[in-house]
This record gives sequence, structure tokens and C-alpha cells, in this order.
Amino acid sequence: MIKATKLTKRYGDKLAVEDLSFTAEAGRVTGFLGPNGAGKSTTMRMMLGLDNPTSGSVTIDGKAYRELRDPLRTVGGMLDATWRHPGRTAREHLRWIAAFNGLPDKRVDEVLNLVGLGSVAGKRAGQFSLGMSQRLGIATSLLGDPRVLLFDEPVNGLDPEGIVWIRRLMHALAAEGRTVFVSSHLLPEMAQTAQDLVVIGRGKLIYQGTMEDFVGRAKGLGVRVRSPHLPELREALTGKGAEFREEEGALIVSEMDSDDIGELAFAAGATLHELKPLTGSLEHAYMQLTAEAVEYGTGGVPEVVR
Ligand SMILES: Nc1ncnc2c1ncn2[C@@H]1O[C@H](COP(=O)(O)OP(=O)(O)OP(=O)(O)O)[C@@H](O)[C@H]1O
Repeated sequence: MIKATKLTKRYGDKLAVEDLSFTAEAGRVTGFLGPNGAGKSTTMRMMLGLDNPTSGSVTIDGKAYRELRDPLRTVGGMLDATWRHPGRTAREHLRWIAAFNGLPDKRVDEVLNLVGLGSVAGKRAGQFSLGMSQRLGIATSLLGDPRVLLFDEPVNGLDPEGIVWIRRLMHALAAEGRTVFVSSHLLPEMAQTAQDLVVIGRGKLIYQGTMEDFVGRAKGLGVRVRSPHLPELREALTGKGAEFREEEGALIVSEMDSDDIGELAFAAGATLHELKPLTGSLEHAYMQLTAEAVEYGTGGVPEVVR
């Protein structure tokens, strides 16, 4: 488990992270979201002891990184996939880290095979594509077989096959009871990967909870209604003062829930062929709930409807 308590980081007069408290649970994939400059990387650096909090704390299984007796066996992180010695082969790179941390050599080939780099283990890491570098970064984070894993933008620049591979890996790691904490800007991908979310904006917590609850919090997009008795339905809705528009032979009714629409249709003698609340996507909810917190915004928040 990861636990941040009133975590604060100040750079000069810039508060990068402010009074941030959240938990990421074992056995779950927790997505870490926020607009550019929200403080995600700063928070993750503090988790791995690469930066010190100005105040507050963040602990991994109850201990700050510096207090961990065996850090690589407790937490693995990939914050920058391009970090490696370009002249070393993938195997040499991992052996060097394993030796430095007292991990057995055989673990190197295990993780290389696990991430699908077994056949290129002898190739210089400097010649690796972005996707191979991401896999090598993930192999590094898995070396100590840690209970907690942190990934900062792991799918950046990957092809669809690589993205699906990383998603499956994260699900498998969480299913083994590990804590998986991952940041990404790719919201449709995050929607398929994370079960829980921590959302921040301008260094502060906006949301912590399940993905489902977050998406449900966004203002609804209306209810789609199809009926062979559209004129009767239109008249009943107009009589109720309901707002609606027509789209591809269906009515999209706003500000009225599906129960009330169903009752109204029944009373008007209109048979319904479809009555479907249009739930938003993660993208829709995210745009709505973080609109205020965009540090480097483009000015307008586009309507995203899926
Ligand atoms: N070493 C530093 N010195 C000064 N300011 C910093 C430093 N590191 C980060 N910041 C500032 O702190 C804020 C948070 O930055 P951070 O990189 O953590 O955000 P982020 O959410 O990871 O953004 P992105 O999604 O763009 O990577 C930004 O305003 C950034 O300019």
C-alpha cells in the first residue's frame, strides 16, 4: 500500500504539491491523473526517495523510502524509461543493478523473459526502440519482485500492441496482490487499466476513489429514448417542460432521469424501444472535474461525448 499524508513540496515560491493525502491499495491498479504541471512526477519522485517532501510524508507499506531495509525488493519504479547506459546490453544493464542491490543473477533472465526481451538480451540498450526501452524499464522495476510498483507514463509512445501488453501486465501484477500505481495522459487507456483513481490539480487532491464513482460524478449527458410513438412522446415531454433534442431518430432528453421518462411515456401511451442514460467516459468526467485546475490550459474545454 502507498499512503501519502499531507504531502507538500515547495520549489522556491512554487508549491508543486500541497497538502496531498491519499492511499493506493494492494491488489488494485490505481491511476494517477492530473493536468500538465499538476505535480504527478514530483509526487512519484518523493515516493521513490528521489526528492524530499517539504512537509508531510509518503510511505510504502508503512515506511518512508529511506527507511526501507531492502528498497528494490519493496518497491519498483519506472519514472524515466530512457534511463540506461547506451553502451551496455540489456542483460548487462540489469546485472549491474542486480549486483548493486544484492539480487541473484538468474533473476535478470527471468525478468527479461517476463517482459519479452529474452531474445534481445545481448543487444545494446542504446539501439533499443522506445517500446523496447519501456519494456527494459519495466524489467528493471520488477527485478526485486516488489510488492509495490510505480509507473510514470508507461505507455507513452507505444504502439497498440505494446499498450495492450502493458495493460495486461498491470492487471496481472495487481491480481497477484501487488499495489500498482500508474500515471498516464491517455484517458481511454486509463479507463481500461485502472480500478481506482487519484486525481490532482495544481498540486492538490481533486478526487480519490473508484473509477466507476469518478465517471458517475460527472454531470449526465442525458437519456436517449427511441419510440415508434415519437409525436406522443414529444408532446408529453413538451407538456412537462422537459428539454430534449433529436438525434438519428431518437430523442436525447436532458435534466430528467430515465424513471421519470419511462413513467411519462407510459402515461402518454408511447411504447419505448430504448431508454438509455448516456453515461460519460473517463475523458468526459476528467474534463469536467479538472477544468478549474488546468495550469497550462488552452482556454476552452471542449465537449467530449462518447
Ligand atoms: N526541480 C524543480 N524546480 C522547480 N520547479 C519544479 C521542479 N520540478 C517540478 N517543478 C514545478 O512543479 C510543478 C509540478 O511539476 P510536475 O513535473 O510534478 O508535474 P506533472 O504533473 O508531472 O506534469 P506533467 O504531466 O507535465 O509531467 C510544475 O509547475 C513544475 O514546473
